[in-house]
Amino acid sequence: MSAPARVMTVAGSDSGGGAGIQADLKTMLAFGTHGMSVLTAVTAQNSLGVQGAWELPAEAVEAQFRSVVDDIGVQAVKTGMLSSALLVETVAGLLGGITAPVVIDPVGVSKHGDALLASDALEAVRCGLLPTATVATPNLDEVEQLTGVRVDTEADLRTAAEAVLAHGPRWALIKGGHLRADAVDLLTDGTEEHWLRAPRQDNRHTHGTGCTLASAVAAGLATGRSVPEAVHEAKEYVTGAIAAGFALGGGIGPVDHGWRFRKPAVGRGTE
Ligand SMILES: Nc1ncnc2c1ncn2[C@@H]1O[C@H](COP(=O)(O)OP(=O)(O)OP(=O)(O)O)[C@@H](O)[C@H]1O
Ligand SMILES: Cc1ncc(CO)c(N)n1
Repeated sequence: MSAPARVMTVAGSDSGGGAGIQADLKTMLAFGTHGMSVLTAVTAQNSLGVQGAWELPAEAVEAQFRSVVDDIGVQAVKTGMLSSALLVETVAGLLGGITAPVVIDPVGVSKHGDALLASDALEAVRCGLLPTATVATPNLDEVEQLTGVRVDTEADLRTAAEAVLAHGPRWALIKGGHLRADAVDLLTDGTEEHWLRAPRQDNRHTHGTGCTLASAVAAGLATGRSVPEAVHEAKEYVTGAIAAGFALGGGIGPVDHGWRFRKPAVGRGTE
């Protein structure tokens, strides 16, 4: 039997299992790929917020990356929480040495507003990390932090995408998940435009949506999809996962990464 496509995430751990490395690996499995991980930080995190975060030394990040790339090889890479300017620079340097497509999710803060990136790391994201991206997937807060462009309406998404593309990614996928109306995302390379629209779901259990979307795009690219194809399939997957999102703990629960596998009433807890 031939091996599944290999996808690597470079991201932080979410102890609650809804975002970060845990969301990435579950998504990669849902797309039939072999997920691998380079851990950048460990967070103590649950449905209520982030209670603590501990960054790994740059040499530990570099060693994990080399272990995977030098022996197993990667067909796509996704990055998430990178925590500090030092880790952003380290990861950007490592990505510069590979040819596989790279999806950069420039994670800034968690859904609860807890910082996952030091404020002095923004310049390294702009100048070092974004140029390595095949696709960059900022949410609206990250767009504003990185480019100064504020998005209030769908029409502003185009201005935001242009500002992100100016930092060098081949494609920008601007996520309109924080808009008030429909959940509309814009994918563009400056020439083609693809609008991805889903009705806004009134489900508060949306922890990990961004990690899930970016990992799904990386999994699609690893299996040979074009960027627009991978993004369309990823949007379909995250929309279904949000619809199936469930309560866990006292706050914001996770999306359901396994929604496509579940039969009615199978695999659910008993509570
Ligand atoms: N309530 C919702 N209903 C439907 N789609 C949504 C909803 N919220 C987010 N989305 C979609 O989920 C995807 C992720 O977008 P979002 O803006 O939530 O990312 P994010 O803020 O980076 O997520 P997180 O930081 O929690 O991982 C996008 O495709 C967005 O349109
Ligand atoms: C570890 C981690 N990465 C990313 C996010 C973004 O939601 C999060 N909450 N936690």
